[in-house]
Amino acid sequence: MSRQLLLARHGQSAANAADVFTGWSDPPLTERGLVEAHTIAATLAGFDIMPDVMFASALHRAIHTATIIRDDLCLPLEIVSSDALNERDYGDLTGMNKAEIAERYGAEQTLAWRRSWVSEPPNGESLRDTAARVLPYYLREILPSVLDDRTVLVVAHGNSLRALMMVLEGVPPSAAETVEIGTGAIRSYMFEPNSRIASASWLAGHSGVC
Ligand SMILES: O=C(O)[C@H](O)COP(=O)(O)O
Repeated sequence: MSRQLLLARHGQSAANAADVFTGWSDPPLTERGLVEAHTIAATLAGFDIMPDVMFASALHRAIHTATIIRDDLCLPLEIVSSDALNERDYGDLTGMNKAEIAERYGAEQTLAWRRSWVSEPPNGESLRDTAARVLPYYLREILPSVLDDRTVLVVAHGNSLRALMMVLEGVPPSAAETVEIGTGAIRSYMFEPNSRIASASWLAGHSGVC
C-alpha cells in the first residue's frame, strides 16, 4: 500500500541557465539538468521508491527528465504526458532576460509577475490561471491513481508545480511567494484513503537557482 504522490521539477534547461523567462518555449536540458535528472532517480532509489505511474508535461525538459528517471530505475512504464501540466505561459516575457525585465519594469512588478497568485504577465497566465488548468487534470487523472494505492511521480515545472503545491498544502494566495521548487527538487506527499494528505516532505532540496 503506497498512496504516495511525488512532484519533481525538471532538471535545469538552457533557458534557466541563461536566466530567461521560459514559459511555453521548449529548450533542452543543460549538462547540469541531465545530472539533476539522474540525481532524482538516484534519490528515489536511495529511498527505495519505485514509481508505478508517471506523468509529465508536454514540454521537452519535463519529458526528458522523466525518461531519464524511468530508464535509470528500469521502470517498465509509459510516461503519460499532458499539456495541462505545462509551465505557466509567460506571454510576452517569454524569451526575455529576467534581470533586464526587472531593470525595465522594476523589481516589484517583476516579482509580482513571477510570484504573485493573480498578477498576469502581459498576454500570459497568472499563477491562478495555471492552477485552473492543472487542478482539473490532477483531480481527474493523477489523484485517482494515488488513491488506487500507487506511487505516482509527476515531472513538471516551477509554476505548474507551485500552483498544485499551494492547493495541496492550503497555502493562501497572499503567501504564494513562499512556495518554491528548484530544478531537480522532489516534494513527497503521503495520502490517507479519504484523499487527505497525511504528510509532506522534501526528498531533495527545493532551493534551486531558477
Ligand atoms: O518559465 C520559467 O522561466 C521558469 O520555469 C520559472 O520561472 P520563474 O522562476 O520566473 O517563475
